Amino acid sequence: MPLAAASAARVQLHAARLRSGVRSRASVRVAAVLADAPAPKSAPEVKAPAIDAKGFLEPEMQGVAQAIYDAGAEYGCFQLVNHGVSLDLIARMQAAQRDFFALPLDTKAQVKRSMSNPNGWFDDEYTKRTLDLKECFDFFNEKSVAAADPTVHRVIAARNQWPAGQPLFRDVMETYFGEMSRVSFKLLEAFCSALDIPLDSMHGLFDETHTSFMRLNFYPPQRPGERRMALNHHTDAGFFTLLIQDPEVHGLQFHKHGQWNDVTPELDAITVNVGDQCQVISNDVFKAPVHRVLPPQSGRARHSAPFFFNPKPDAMVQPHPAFVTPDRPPVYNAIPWAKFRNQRYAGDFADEGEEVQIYHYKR
Ligand SMILES: O=C(O)CCC(=O)C(=O)O
Ligand SMILES: [Fe+2]
Repeated sequence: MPLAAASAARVQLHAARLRSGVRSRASVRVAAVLADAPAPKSAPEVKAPAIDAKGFLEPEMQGVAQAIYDAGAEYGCFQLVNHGVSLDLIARMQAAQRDFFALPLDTKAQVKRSMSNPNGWFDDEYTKRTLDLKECFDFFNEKSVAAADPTVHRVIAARNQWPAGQPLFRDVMETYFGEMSRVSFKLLEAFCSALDIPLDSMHGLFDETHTSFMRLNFYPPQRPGERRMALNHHTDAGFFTLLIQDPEVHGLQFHKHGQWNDVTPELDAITVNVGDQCQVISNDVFKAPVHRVLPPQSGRARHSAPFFFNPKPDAMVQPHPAFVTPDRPPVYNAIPWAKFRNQRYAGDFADEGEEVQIYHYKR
């Protein structure tokens, strides 16, 4: 199909999707009251579609864009292969991650995060008002610091904390972070291409000062009698999440069709899921999936590495005009991203009541 015709067809599909009416918002509401039931021995599997990014090269990019749009709207999730990130780099990142968590506790504690700095190591995170059973290490895009006003953007104006004497760890993590940023901007391009909107219509939200951060997760094996979740149910706060899962020890589950479903990693794939801000921009056409992680039951620890692709510090996130029609007015008021992120972060430390959610911004 010639490019102009393909783009017209995509726009028609998008218009049909908008006309098909406001989709159920039940999943987010349900999530707010979901109890994290004890881990079942087995759960059905959700088949997040595998999408071959074909290296994000034209002319195939048009088809890739459509596949990403469809998967984002139907599942809120897909498994991206042929993404162009070196498999050797991913393996080195995973090895460095394992070595880091194997360090003595007091070495890790030297870079412990605090209320004022979200970067570094921690083992005391609350998700949805419940303590998770995990250790993490977070670092972020320091280019956003210069664009942040520390009085308003408290959490995103802090610095990364790297463990002393581990130059290779920092080196591989920064290289990997650069690759995740590159792929995220490609995904953003694909998102715009599927809607036939110019990429620069997103520039008020994303540029090189994006506040993305990377999280290394370590989930210890479940101990007898332990009933806590490794990571309690939640949606991711940002735009897209690019996740590398442990290929051997599984545990990620998505809530779909009224039940929990396993999301088994595809070989060499990046699991991508829609975040809250993408749901807002798409005026609820894309849905941020509710997910959680079960504690490893095989006696082995699990590792995972999500990269959260987030807007720039001063972004005001609201439904994009491409998703708004007279029949489908904006579902959300504008969300000041930095304030939302600050509030979400405050809830990581303790059960301080309900965490801020996008439905608090519903019109
Ligand atoms: O460990 C995983 O597979 C998912 C992690 C996750 O959802 C998160 O850190 O937000
Ligand atoms: Fe998550």
